[in-house]
Amino acid sequence: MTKIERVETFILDLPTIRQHVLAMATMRTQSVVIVRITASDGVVGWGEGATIGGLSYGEESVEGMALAIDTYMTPLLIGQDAGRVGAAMARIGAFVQGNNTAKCAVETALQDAAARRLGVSLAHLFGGRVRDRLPCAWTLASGQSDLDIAEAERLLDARRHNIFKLKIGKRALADDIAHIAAIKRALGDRASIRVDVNQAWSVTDARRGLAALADAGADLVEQPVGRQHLPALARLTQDFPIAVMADEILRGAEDAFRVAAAAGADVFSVKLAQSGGVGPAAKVAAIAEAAGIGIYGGTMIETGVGTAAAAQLFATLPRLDWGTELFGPLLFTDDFLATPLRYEEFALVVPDGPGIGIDIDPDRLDALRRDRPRSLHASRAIPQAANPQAGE
Ligand SMILES: O=C(O)C[C@H]1C=CC(=O)O1
Ligand SMILES: [Mn+2]
Repeated sequence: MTKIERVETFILDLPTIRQHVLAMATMRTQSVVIVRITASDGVVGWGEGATIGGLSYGEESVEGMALAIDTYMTPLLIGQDAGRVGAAMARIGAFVQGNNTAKCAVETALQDAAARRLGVSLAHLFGGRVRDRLPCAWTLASGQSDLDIAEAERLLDARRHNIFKLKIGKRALADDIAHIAAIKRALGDRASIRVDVNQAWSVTDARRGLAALADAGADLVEQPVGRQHLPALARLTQDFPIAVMADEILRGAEDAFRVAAAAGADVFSVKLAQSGGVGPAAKVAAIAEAAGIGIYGGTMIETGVGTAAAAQLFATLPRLDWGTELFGPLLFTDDFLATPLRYEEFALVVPDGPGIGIDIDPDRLDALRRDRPRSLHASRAIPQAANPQAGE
């Protein structure tokens, strides 16, 4: 039997190319946990756990994920059969509640190693690709309409993105609507405009907001109200012509079933991090498909590791009506893949090769590690948790 021998976690801090303004946080750095699992045959698998804005997006932080993995999951994994990913994750599930993003990082690394051992892609293990390219949205979130329009024009000209997601919910409703209308007016039919409220609106705001968004020409609104308000989400889905997408409310298959049974959304944002890994995300997608709910390949703004893993799964989904937003690596000033992921013709090219399809440059990974001596970081690493201005 090939055994799991070693599980390592690395917290990385990656500066972003510009500030990324969301309802609940302003990102200038993205922090992630990278997991490396080594098996007794020497095969190595990689996984990633990412969240946004420290603890402001969800209940897991990168520091907490590293602790959960090192202290609670690793002892359950060492010595287990490296080829039995489902059994290893069931063992973790029996002793660790929640912590889906930490579980995602571990599960992805196990899946990657299992596929590499067989010399096949992860997509192959999930039934094989139905497409080689994934339509890829970009998020406009500079905080200013004129800068967002200029950025969108550049990306359209470069044929890199023609789907734009706008982050709103931080400003007054009327200001947000004016911002969206200005961007839609400038871009017209050349782009699909979608918005993400990240749970910021009250139900009353949402009723006014959805009507105005539909008038402004937006195609979709993501998680307009809090994740605890399923009945409200369902009413919004039924009452307004704009598509409503579920995001934060979905933490795995049980939530997906609950939302589908309540007709609570038109579209699911399928995320590996929120679901708990590649296998659990595939179940969320299967529930959407069975319920006639549209599918969108979501991100937690991951590096090339999490992005490649998601690309492998999304490439296998027969219906991917709303495309993906796997732009994560493009928002960072640095990456640590030996060969960067390719974006062309408004799409991410699904990487070839075994496992998740990428190779790591160990020196560049080391240079981004939070636990490197400060002098090696120069001035760039500002951990979210130590940056009190992050939420302003
Ligand atoms: O969907 C989210 O809420 C998280 C994320 C995905 C893209 C982006 O800009 O933020
Ligand atoms: Mn979202």
